[in-house]
Amino acid sequence: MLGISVPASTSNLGCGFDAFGLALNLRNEFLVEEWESFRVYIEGEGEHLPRDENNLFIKAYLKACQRLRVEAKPLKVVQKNRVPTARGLGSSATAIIGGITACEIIHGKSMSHQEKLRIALSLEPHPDNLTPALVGGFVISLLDEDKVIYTKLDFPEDIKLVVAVPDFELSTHEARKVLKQMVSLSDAVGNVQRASLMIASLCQKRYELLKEAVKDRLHQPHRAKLIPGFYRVLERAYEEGALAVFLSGAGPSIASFSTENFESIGKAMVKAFEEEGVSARYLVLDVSNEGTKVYQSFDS
Ligand SMILES: Nc1ncnc2c1ncn2[C@@H]1O[C@H](COP(=O)(O)OP(=O)(O)O)[C@@H](O)[C@H]1O
Ligand SMILES: N[C@@H](CCOP(=O)(O)O)C(=O)O
Repeated sequence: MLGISVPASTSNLGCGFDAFGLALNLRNEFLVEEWESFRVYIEGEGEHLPRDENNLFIKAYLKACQRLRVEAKPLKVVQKNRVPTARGLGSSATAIIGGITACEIIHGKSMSHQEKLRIALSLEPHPDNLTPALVGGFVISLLDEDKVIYTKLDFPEDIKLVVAVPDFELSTHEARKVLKQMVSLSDAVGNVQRASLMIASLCQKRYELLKEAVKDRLHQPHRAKLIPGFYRVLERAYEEGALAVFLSGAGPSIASFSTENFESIGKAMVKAFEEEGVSARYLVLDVSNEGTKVYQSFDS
């Protein structure tokens, strides 16, 4: 079978709403072969996901076939899902980029990153998860009409991400509904200043600036009410020595940057969630510089 490996991502990083994204070394694998009808088998995360054409991977595959004007060949897809679904870790981006890549390979049609992103954006209208899922690494993206302008920056190798993943789903769609369509000039300026500071602190390894840089006024204050214990989790992670703590994507996971104390930070974050009656687990992850990879798989 054809194997497609797509990384999870954490986006926004607090102050970089809809712009910053980091690919992580946690990957969904999609094994694909031509079949008589569409069939999806799921292993690992996302037991509840659709097994037919309503599965987002298949929707993205069909969308790409339509855009390329090729007749879609039905597929058997085995999803080996490691990325928790609807938790702010870009699982939907893995399915979208995976499905588009399947179309490219199965039909022997090569597409540029820009073409793939344009198709992907019709299914998820913000580029900050899609770009790192495709190209890997630390990516800053913006949308200009339907074109994604992006660049990849080196991410410091000594920073790991400790991510607390609570046991409930929050769809990005729902978490965007609580955002304000109009924001004040001071809030907008506050985020521009801090996003710039975050890039500078990472590039210059001025890690003492990250705690201030990560603060955000555009999305976290509104989303916090959807996540029991949000501020408690932040506080506990800082007490254990985290450099910066922020909502991962649209949540409900909470991620932190740190160079040490990974296990104690993770345990403290989980305990803080549990004190609010929410069970949770934690993951210690690195940034993955590799985006989507295609390989020959002998599994099925
Ligand atoms: N591995 C997957 N395969 C197919 N569809 C998926 C997969 N992961 C997520 N999805 C779809 O994406 C939805 C979650 O997307 P979203 O709310 O953006 O959260 P996330 O932060 O996980 O990307 C799921 O409810 C499901 O419809
Ligand atoms: N910038 C988006 C990112 C959503 O990421 P996800 O991993 O939660 O899908 C947002 O904040 O809405």
